[in-house]
Amino acid sequence: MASAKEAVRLASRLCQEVQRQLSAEERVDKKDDSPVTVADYGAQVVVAWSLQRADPSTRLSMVAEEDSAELRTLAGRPMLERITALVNSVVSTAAPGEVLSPEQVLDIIDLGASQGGPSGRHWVLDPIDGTRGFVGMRQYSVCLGMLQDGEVVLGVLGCPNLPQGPVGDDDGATGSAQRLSGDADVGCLFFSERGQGAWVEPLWNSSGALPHQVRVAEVTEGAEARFMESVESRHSSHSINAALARELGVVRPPLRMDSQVKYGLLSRGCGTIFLRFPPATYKEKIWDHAAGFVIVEEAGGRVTDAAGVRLDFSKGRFLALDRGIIAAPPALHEKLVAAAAKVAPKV
Ligand SMILES: Nc1ncnc2c1ncn2[C@@H]1O[C@H](COP(=O)(O)OS(=O)(=O)O)[C@@H](OP(=O)(O)O)[C@H]1O
Ligand SMILES: [Mg+2]
Ligand SMILES: [Mg+2]
Ligand SMILES: [Mg+2]
Repeated sequence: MASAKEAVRLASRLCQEVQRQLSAEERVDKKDDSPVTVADYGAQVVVAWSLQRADPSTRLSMVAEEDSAELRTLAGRPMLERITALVNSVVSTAAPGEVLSPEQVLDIIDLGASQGGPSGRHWVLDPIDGTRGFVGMRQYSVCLGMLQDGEVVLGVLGCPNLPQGPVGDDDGATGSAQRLSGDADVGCLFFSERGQGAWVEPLWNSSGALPHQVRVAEVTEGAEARFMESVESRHSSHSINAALARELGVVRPPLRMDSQVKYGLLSRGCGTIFLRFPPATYKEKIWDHAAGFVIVEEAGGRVTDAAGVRLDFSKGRFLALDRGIIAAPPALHEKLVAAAAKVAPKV
């Protein structure tokens, strides 16, 4: 856990640095999203490097989102150089004097090519979840999980732009620009080890603030609930979510947030329900859910598909699931699964 938290902190630092530059560059060219890709790759390298360094005797097995194919082409060379410089600026803070070459960077990225599966230990990494949020100066997260024999046994979620205090209805897609990391009360690190509860502490822990345990909201009625969903309806159908919410008598507007930040908010009872119904053709990846899954379960919540079946991370890089994902405290979860059978039946 200590290694995982350190790795996520280092990668979050890299992302924060790129997002700051992005806000300056944005005024020059809003459409240029290459810094994002730089940060996605860079964060993946930093996490893998940091974990491998913490345990040099074992070759890391990691299921991660990015691969090096593009960067190995001639056209990818300038970007590779940028990533290498960025990574080294972070590596030098953790290991003074150590410098990675572009070739080493490529090889470290490819440590993420593991297939995972039902046996052994595999790290699961989404270096930046919510890339659109990252570019849009909204929410994003660095998401690291660990599988042991097909079960998620550890999860760490770095949320650089997430306020440590309550999040209001307008702090989602629209209202977050003023709350970027840099403020002392912005930036959260959620973490959980199976059987040990779920915890949160400041991401930039210079104050030495102690972690505190989190629990999902003790809400049993839809009327008291607030649900969360993706910013983009093409990622998760807003209309199915709205129909489900209506069934439960939810009256508050949805909180639209990018990335696994939603699982973090659920675990600390700030949001009550997380719904995700992607297009039928979309295959969910394990790195988009592993860390959030264990954190929410350890906070007392349930995370299942639309049929109420617990997510299964043992099948490789993808999740096989029925229709969508429903995450909520147990009493509400049961009602949501029943509602899903009615308003979003299996076709
Ligand atoms: N077509 C489609 N359908 C469903 N889901 C998709 C789709 N495309 C992408 N993704 C995945 O969504 C991840 C971003 O999380 P969110 O959906 O919460 O983000 S957002 O609010 O919509 O911006 C995003 O994660 P990152 O790629 O890590 O940003 C994707 O894994
Ligand atoms: Mg993702
Ligand atoms: Mg990603
Ligand atoms: Mg992506």
